[in-house]
Amino acid sequence: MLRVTRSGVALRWRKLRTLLVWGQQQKHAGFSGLSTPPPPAILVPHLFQSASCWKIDGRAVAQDIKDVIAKRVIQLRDQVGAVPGLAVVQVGHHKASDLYSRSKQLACDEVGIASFAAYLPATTPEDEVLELVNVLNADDRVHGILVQLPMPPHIQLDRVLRAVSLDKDVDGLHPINLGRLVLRGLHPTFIPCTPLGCLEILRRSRVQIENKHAVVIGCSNVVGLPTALLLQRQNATVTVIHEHTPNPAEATKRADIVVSATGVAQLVRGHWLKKGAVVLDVGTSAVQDTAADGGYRLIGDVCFEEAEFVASAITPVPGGVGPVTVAMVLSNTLQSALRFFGIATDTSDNSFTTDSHLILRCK
Ligand SMILES: NC(=O)C1=CN([C@@H]2O[C@H](COP(=O)(O)OP(=O)(O)OC[C@H]3O[C@@H](n4cnc5c(N)ncnc54)[C@H](OP(=O)(O)O)[C@@H]3O)[C@@H](O)[C@H]2O)C=CC1
Ligand SMILES: Nc1nc(=O)c2c([nH]1)NC[C@@H]1CN(c3ccc(C(=O)N[C@@H](CCC(=O)O)C(=O)O)cc3)C=[N+]21
Repeated sequence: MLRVTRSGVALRWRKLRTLLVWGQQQKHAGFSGLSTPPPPAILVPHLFQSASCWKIDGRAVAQDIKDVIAKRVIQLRDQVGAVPGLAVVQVGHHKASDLYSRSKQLACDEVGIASFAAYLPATTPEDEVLELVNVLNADDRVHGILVQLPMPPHIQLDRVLRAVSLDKDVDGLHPINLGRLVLRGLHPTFIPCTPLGCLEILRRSRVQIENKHAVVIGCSNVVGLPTALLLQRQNATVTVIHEHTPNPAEATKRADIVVSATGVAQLVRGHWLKKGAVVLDVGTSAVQDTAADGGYRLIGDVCFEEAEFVASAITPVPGGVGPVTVAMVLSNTLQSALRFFGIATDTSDNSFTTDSHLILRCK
């Protein structure tokens, strides 16, 4: 039977319509409105010294974005008497999904976006997942629906992703949205959040993408593939590497920008990288560590201790791409709500969030 959890209490899902649980609205006070000053331009050879590898602070980037979103949420509430709503559907347990769900819940509370989470058992029949998605599609309080991946194998991914209303597809994984990303000259309603976050980090870090060689390691629907497409739309020359690529280091060694999203801990070694490369580490693996809180710690795809002597800039794990991904979910949800209330009908209104939305429209 489907169950949704609210404050740790399991509830039968038939009551769902009346039981949507909305996160506490945060009291907003004291926003600085200040942005982190942009770091110096990189990819300039004289700035490359092994000792000066710049550890990109994803939490600070995310905070800047969240501050802007929080203000816009207050404005929206004053304008229309409602706030944006994000619903997360997770079927079964998966460490990365659990982390993501928790981060999103906290971030929604922080910016005043209403949040709803449905954690369903791994055995939930596909029809019941589809029914839940339809309930959320019809609920005017929900402006964004995010179905967590991976799904258990008995569920046909295509059917679930297609069930999400295009207007609420804040994860950008509906085949029509992903298709629009693939097709030149077309524009998705939403772009997947991690790739969008990677672009936002590069843009805020003043990393030149055009005419550069980027290597993306991993080609999943959620991260690798859309990231490669976005970088290509920004006129990078992109190589995609996967599990069956022979000698991946040969490709990465030539890359100005490396994005790794495999979930293989410490796959990317220092000698894989070109001197001065910019490295975005998306991979997040939980490894046992009895000394750490909860008995585990998170590590990335990149061997940080080696890479920092070669790269000019690198995102750490945790504290790099992850928090920016979450900020992008909030940004897409706000954008969806603004459209719903007729305030922003397309991405030309990006004043509340990031330039990436606008830049990506240009190509
Ligand atoms: N920080 C963040 O914001 C996010 C982090 N993640 C994390 O990123 C990682 C990847 O996630 P996701 O894309 O969903 O994972 P998937 O398992 O869906 O995809 C992994 C990809 O990596 C490739 N791969 C696996 N092993 C190797 C290898 N040895 N060499 C080269 N490529 C390899 C696979 O290749 P093939 O296609 O041949 O199988 C596949 O394309 C995970 O750790 C996840 O937790 C995910 C989303 C957001
Ligand atoms: N449809 C779908 N879209 C996704 O984008 C998606 C998904 N399914 N399934 C799971 C993976 C994983 N993922 C993470 C995003 C942020 C953090 C994150 O915020 N990480 C923090 C650490 C969080 C903590 O410490 O609790 C950090 O790196 O600093 C983690 C994991 C998105 N994913």
